[in-house]
Amino acid sequence: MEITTRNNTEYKSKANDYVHEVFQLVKDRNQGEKEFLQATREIFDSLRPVFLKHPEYIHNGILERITEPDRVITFRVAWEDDTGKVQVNRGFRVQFNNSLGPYKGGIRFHPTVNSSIMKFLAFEQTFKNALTGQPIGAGKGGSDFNPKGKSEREIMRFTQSFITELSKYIGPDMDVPAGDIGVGKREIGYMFGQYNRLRGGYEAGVFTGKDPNHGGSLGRKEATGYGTVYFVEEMLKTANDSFEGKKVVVSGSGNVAIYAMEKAIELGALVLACSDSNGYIYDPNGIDVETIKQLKEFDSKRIKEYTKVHKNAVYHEGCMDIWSVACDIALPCATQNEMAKDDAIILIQNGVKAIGEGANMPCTEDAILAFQASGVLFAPAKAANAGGVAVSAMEMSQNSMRLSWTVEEVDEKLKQVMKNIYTSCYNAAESYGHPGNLVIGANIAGFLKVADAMVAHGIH
Ligand SMILES: NC(=O)c1ccc[n+]([C@@H]2O[C@H](COP(=O)([O-])OP(=O)(O)OC[C@H]3O[C@@H](n4cnc5c(N)ncnc54)[C@H](O)[C@@H]3O)[C@@H](O)[C@H]2O)c1
Repeated sequence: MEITTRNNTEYKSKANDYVHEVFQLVKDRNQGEKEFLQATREIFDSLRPVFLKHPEYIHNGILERITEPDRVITFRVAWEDDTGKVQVNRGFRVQFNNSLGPYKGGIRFHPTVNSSIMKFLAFEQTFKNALTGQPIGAGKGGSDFNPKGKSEREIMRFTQSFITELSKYIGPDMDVPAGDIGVGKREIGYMFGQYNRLRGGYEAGVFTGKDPNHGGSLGRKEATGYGTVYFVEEMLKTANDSFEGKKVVVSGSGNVAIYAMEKAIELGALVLACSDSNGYIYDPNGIDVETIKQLKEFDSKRIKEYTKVHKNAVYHEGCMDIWSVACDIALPCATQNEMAKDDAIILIQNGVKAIGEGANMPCTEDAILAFQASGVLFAPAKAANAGGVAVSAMEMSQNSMRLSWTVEEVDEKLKQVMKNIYTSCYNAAESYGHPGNLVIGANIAGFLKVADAMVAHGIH
C-alpha cells in the first residue's frame, strides 16, 4: 500500500477502512467467540490514531497478523477420579505472540474455559506483557476442569495428565506458563514435578508462580494485587489524590483480591466489602484481610464464614450486588465481565472516583464508557494488573541466574515497573490525542512495542 500524505482526509479514511476491514475479517474467522471479539474490538478502536501516524504498520499487515494466534493447541485430558471412573476434560494452550520473548501467561482451571476465553486472555496478554518492558511474549492456557469439590489426589492426577500432554509444547525458552483462576502454587508444583519427571532434568524456568521454597520468587503471590494498587496510586497522584482515608470495594477474594486489599489498607484505605462467587460481605469496620486469607488460602471456605468471626459484618447472597456498596475506589478483582453498565451507574451515583481493574476485562465496554463519560479515573486491566506477570518475568531471571532476590528487592522493582507502565500509558494517550484516557494509552503503548518487533522480524 502506497501512502504519501499523512493526516489528510484521504489517508484518514484509508486508516479507518483498514481497521474496519480487518475487524470484519477477525469477526468472520472467529464467529461466536464473544470474549475474543470484545477484546479485539476494544483494541481496534484505540488503534485508529496509530495507523494515521504509522502507515508502515498497514503496509506490514500488523493488525491482521497480531490478531491471529501463532498457534492454538487443544487436547484431551483423561484422568481417573477417586471412585475409579474415567473423566475427560479439554485442555488448551494459546501461544499468541512471541515477538518479544517466550510465550508467557497463566493457566486457568474453571468450567467456563473455552477457546474464546483462552484467546481473549492470550490476546490481552500480548499487550500487557509488552507494557512491562520485559522480554516476554504472550500465551494463555487452561482447562474446563472444575477444581471445586475435588480431592487433593484428584487435582494431582488431573494436573499430571494435563501437563503430560502440554509438556510437548512448553520450555524455559519456548513457553513459560504460570497460575490463574483455580491454579495456585500447589498446582504449579504438580505441573513442575511432572514436567521434570518427563524431561529427566530440572528446568527451573519452565513455570513461574512456584513455591519460593523451591524456585519461586518472593513477592510473586502479592504482585498482581499490589501492582494494581500501585498503578491506581499513580493515577490518583495525577489528580492530587491518594488511597489515604478512601472507602474501597474489592470484588473476589482470591489471589488478586486479597493482596489488592492488603496494599490498599496499608496505604490508609478502608476496605468495606469483598466477595466470592456466592455472595459478598460488608464490614463497616473494614475487612480484616487476615481472616480472608485464613478462609481462602488455608481453609478453602466460603466467604460467608467471615461473619462468624466478625459479628458486625453482614453477608449478602449474590456476588453481583457488591457494586451497590458506596465507595470512592472500586477494584474489580474476580473475573471477566463482572461489572456491567448498571453497576457502573450505581457506582457513579454513589460518587466513585476511581476504578482499577485487577481482574482481566472485569468491566464491560458500556461500563467503561459510562465511567469515562462521568470523569471517573479508569485503570484498565492490561496495565493495572501487569504486576503479576512482571514479577513472573523476574522469577525467570532469578531462575536463570540461580539466585533469589529478597522480597524488598522484588517489591521495589515491581513498584518501578508499575510506575513505568503508568507513564507509558499516560504519554501514549497524550501523544495520540486522547489525554487522560488510559484505556487507549495502554492499548497503543503495548501495541507499538509488539508491532515494532514484528516489523523488524519480517513477515511470517
Ligand atoms: N493471579 C494473577 O497473578 C493474575 C494476574 C493477572 C490477572 N489475573 C486475573 O485476575 C482475576 C482473578 O484471578 P485470581 O488469580 O485472583 O483467581 P482466584 O482463583 O485466586 O480467585 C478468584 C476469586 O473470584 C471469585 N469469583 C469468581 N467469580 C466471581 C464473581 N462473578 N463475582 C465475585 N467473585 C467471583 C472466586 O470465588 C475467587 O475468590 C482473573 O480475571 C485473572 O485472570 C490474575
